[in-house]
Amino acid sequence: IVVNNAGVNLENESWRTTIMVNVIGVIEGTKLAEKYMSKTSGGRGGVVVNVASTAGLTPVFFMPVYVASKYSVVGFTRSVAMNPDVGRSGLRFVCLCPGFTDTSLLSSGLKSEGISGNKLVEELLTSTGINTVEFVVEGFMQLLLTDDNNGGVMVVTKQRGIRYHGRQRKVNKL
Ligand SMILES: NC(=O)C1=CN([C@@H]2O[C@H](COP(=O)(O)OP(=O)(O)OC[C@H]3O[C@@H](n4cnc5c(N)ncnc54)[C@H](O)[C@@H]3O)[C@@H](O)[C@H]2O)C=CC1
Ligand SMILES: CCCCC/C=C\C=C\C(=O)C/C=C\C/C=C\CCCC(=O)O
Repeated sequence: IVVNNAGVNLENESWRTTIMVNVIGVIEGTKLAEKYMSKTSGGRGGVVVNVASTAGLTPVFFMPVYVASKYSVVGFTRSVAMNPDVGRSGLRFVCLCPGFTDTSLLSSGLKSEGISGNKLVEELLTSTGINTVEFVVEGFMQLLLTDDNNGGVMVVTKQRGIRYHGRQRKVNKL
């Protein structure tokens, strides 16, 4: 199992770092997993979970760079999963898209300039709610333990629960 989870949200102070960590980090991690885990190169197969966000599925006005990075993660993961060779590799590639979640990323973001005290941001948070980490772990475990979900994008939000995004297309089953 490889989980590409590391992520930052440095929208103004260092937006290039956001792209480096959130996009390049996930691509590097995925490529390493393919290299060492694929049955076609002596590995045992397995699962790669790339952590995106609901911000990878819908625009958010106050963090466009972060949104761009998470759309990239979703598009990248789904595309890798569609590779016709994936069946032989014994690998599956899936994406986890949590909504706002109670971690240090959120608490530090809430204190940042332009966000703290912004009425529109407060309204968004009130309407979406905030996940507990435990709830996101439930979604993560479902994603991990389901065998035939290659290319699956799992959304976990306080408001709408745990569900796959879009129509679950079965591509390149193991
Ligand atoms: N907290 C939230 O509201 C949401 C978070 N996410 C995503 O979940 C993932 C985990 O984030 P959280 O646990 O919320 O944040 P966090 O800030 O608590 O954890 C992020 C982790 O990434 C690590 N990290 C950052 N840059 C790194 C680098 N260059 N190399 C290695 N590790 C690095 C940090 O050390 C930290 O342990 C991220 O990809 C984030 O974008 C997705 C949706 C909502
Ligand atoms: C409001 C806090 C600002 C700082 C944000 C910090 C971290 C955010 C991480 C995310 O990945 C954001 C999560 C969700 C995106 C927000 C809105 C999308 C709305 C989707 C929906 O309707 O549920």
